[in-house]
Amino acid sequence: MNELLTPAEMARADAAAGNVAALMDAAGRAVARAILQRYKPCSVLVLAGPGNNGGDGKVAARYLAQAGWPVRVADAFTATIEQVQRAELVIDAIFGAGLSRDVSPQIADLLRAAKRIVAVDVPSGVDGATGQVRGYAPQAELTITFFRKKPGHLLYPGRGLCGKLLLRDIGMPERVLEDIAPQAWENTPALFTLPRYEATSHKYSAGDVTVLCGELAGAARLACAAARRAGAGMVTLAATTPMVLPEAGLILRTDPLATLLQDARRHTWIVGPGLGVARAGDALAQLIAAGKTIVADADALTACTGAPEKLRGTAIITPHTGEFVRVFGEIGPSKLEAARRAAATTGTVTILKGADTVIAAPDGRAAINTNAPAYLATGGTGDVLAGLSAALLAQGMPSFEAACAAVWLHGEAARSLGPGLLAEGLPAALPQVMAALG
Ligand SMILES: NC(=O)C1=CN([C@@H]2O[C@H](COP(=O)(O)OP(=O)(O)OC[C@H]3O[C@@H](n4cnc5c(N)ncnc54)[C@H](OP(=O)(O)O)[C@@H]3O)[C@@H](O)[C@H]2O)[C@@H](O)CC1
Ligand SMILES: [K+]
Repeated sequence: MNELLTPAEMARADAAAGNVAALMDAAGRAVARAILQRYKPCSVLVLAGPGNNGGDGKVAARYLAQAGWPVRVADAFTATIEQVQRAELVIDAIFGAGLSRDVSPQIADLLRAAKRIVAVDVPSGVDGATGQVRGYAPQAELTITFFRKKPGHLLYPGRGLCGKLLLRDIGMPERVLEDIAPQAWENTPALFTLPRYEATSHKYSAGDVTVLCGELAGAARLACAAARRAGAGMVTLAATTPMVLPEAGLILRTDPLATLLQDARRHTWIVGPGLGVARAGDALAQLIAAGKTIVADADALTACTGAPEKLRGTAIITPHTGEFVRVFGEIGPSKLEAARRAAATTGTVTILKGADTVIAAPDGRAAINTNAPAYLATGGTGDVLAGLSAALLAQGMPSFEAACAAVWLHGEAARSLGPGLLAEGLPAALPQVMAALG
């Protein structure tokens, strides 16, 4: 159920299912039911567009009228601002999956005049594939979509404009997905299985992670703490100078990188956080040459400015928007496609971070994350994500699954802490979150 369908894929699903009238009836009824459950009776205006989205709106009007509500239907191309202003609630059934160009200023003015909006499928103007606004899109309180969510429901700004999103079954047969074979999902635990502790596990088999540490040790130590909590049996902080570590179980090594690389048990590495750009670039090249399993973040990404090929050979990269643009250029209209392109170019699983983090694999699979609270955007949380990713890789998870799990656990740990969380609090919240997954 967590597959995402682009509007083009949804159109294929429609065509394969046939029976548009029955689907439209179910869609309109779902919209009416959602409104009846959430709103007190009020005057409703349905703004109906020229396609099936408008058709859904007309069906919803019929069901609301049957329930005794005062409902009018207006053609979106001839409706007046006054009509819209008179309605207490507007059902936006102008454009859905068939949006093919920017919304005109006349339609934008109508939507702006609405007091409260419930959107059918998507707020008109939101591109279902990308979440971008084409010309204009209104802020809905509630959006009802059908069969499967679309990427535009989960990617900003579309995600914010939907208000509360409801997904409703309209009787579309599941078999239509066989041909479409969707390659994008909402990131949920359905996408991964966490490593199991075996009775015969020892500290190396449970995962060995080495974190390169620069002058600013805080970032690397956060990554270490997260890696340890996420189940890595051996975590080493590889520093250039001796330092006092209050963490009893963390191992400090000050040997040169070349010496550490000779130890075959050190297969998983984090390179970048707090390392300094020059050292990160140099270390990244050495780790790749040594065939290690690598999570590259922060300064290691900046070291690849304009040179994404230098990341070939890494397992997971975790750029935020600024780092991504430095390495790969502008994101463009689709964050989903940008992450996929980066993954295909570098052959590495790409976690493009943000409020709507996208995880993309080189083979085209992609997931959009939805559980991260806004208060996760604070210093050091990226280092924790790198540590989580490395620990899961070290325990043998495939890169895409490890990345999806790391991002999901990160969001869940943040939610469990609530507003005011500090990055250093996240690792300690992980055991409970992992235990809840069973
Ligand atoms: N998927 C499902 O399971 C089901 C889906 N259902 C529903 O169907 C909806 C998709 O229906 P749809 O394909 O008819 O497209 P829809 O969005 O109504 O609009 C197309 C029309 O708008 C026009 N147009 C586009 N942009 C424009 C612009 N900026 N300014 C002006 N005009 C513009 C466009 O013109 P054209 O591009 O052809 O020139 C065309 O005439 C979907 O969102 C869902 O609500 C349910 O009924 C049942 C099951
Ligand atoms: K709409």
